[in-house]
Amino acid sequence: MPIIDVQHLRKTFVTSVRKEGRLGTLRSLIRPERREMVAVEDISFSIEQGESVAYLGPNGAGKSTTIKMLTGILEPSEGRIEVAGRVPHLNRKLSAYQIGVVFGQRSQLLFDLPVNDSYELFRYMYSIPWDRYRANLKAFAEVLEVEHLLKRTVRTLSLGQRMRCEILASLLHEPDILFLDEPTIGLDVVAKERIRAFIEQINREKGITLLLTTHDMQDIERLCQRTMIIDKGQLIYDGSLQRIREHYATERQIRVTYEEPWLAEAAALLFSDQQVKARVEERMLTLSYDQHAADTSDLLQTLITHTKPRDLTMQDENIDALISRIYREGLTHGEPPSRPEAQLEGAVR
Ligand SMILES: Nc1ncnc2c1ncn2[C@@H]1O[C@H](COP(=O)(O)OP(=O)(O)OP(=O)(O)O)[C@@H](O)[C@H]1O
Repeated sequence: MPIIDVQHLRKTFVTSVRKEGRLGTLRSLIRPERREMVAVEDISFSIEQGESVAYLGPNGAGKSTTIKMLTGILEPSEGRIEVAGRVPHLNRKLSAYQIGVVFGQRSQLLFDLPVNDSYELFRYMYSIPWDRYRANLKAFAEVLEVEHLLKRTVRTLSLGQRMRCEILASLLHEPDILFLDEPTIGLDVVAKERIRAFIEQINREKGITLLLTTHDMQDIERLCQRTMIIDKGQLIYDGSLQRIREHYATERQIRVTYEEPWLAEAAALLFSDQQVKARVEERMLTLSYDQHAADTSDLLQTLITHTKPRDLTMQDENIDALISRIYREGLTHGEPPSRPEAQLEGAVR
């Protein structure tokens, strides 16, 4: 049975539209014009216990709204949500026992108090027995390397230190599900890596289900077997990142190094009348092409038969570029994976 089950979820917000000019402002005050705004439109998915899922989408796509509904902060306008067997907004308190939440841009720790004080408050709020509280605090503080920070006032911590303390706070009550909203935002590479390693560990060792929103593709490559992409409130993809690469990465580059620059120049001439862009820099020839328009094995055959490469590497469109192209253009290129697998392994639209 899935630990998260979402069926035909919809959320609309009613906003008042302010007219331009002084007269307009006055009219808006007297008779405000209301407009319905669809933030989430008919989304369905289910997540099994222990899965690690990325929830991606451009700004304003509806990610936070979905997470707020999953955590019971917002009530859906339509549709059904079950998280760990409960409807979150109807059982907000009980649901909270099974859910941990980390917001990269908001703190759940009290800024003017020592870290430990916030943890004790959580102990009280979640009625965590003292022995479990002490054991969890000790174990997580050790792995996250925050033991020396527990007596420090939260506002004196660096962002990386605070994020490690935030993650610890979200785990003290041993939740089954962890919602992470941009957990590595603003962190340096070392701090990001530390946090990723820890999140990966709790998912693997404790079987905690992860739902992660991020704009950082490395978070996903490292942590998530499954990626869901939402755009304009609709789920447009549900499957692996690898599958996105296989189906939608169209641009590929072959980089060939030669002993001498003139050999690279000569090799470039072989591709002058094909669907391939050849660029020479010093001893390196770079061939860029659309994989649907030119055949990689033909190009390699030509290179190896007619030239003497010293070294050769191949690179597909980088995942950041690919995802931002999907945000801009949608999933338009290539055949989407078939519907029967869609829930776990393919596109949904
Ligand atoms: N309380 C609200 N009232 C009115 N509109 C809202 C409210 N909350 C969100 N929205 C609108 O709903 C849409 C989805 O917002 P949401 O915050 O879910 O996007 P997001 O995918 O999390 O974006 P980001 O990556 O920028 O955080 C946006 O157009 C937003 O302006």
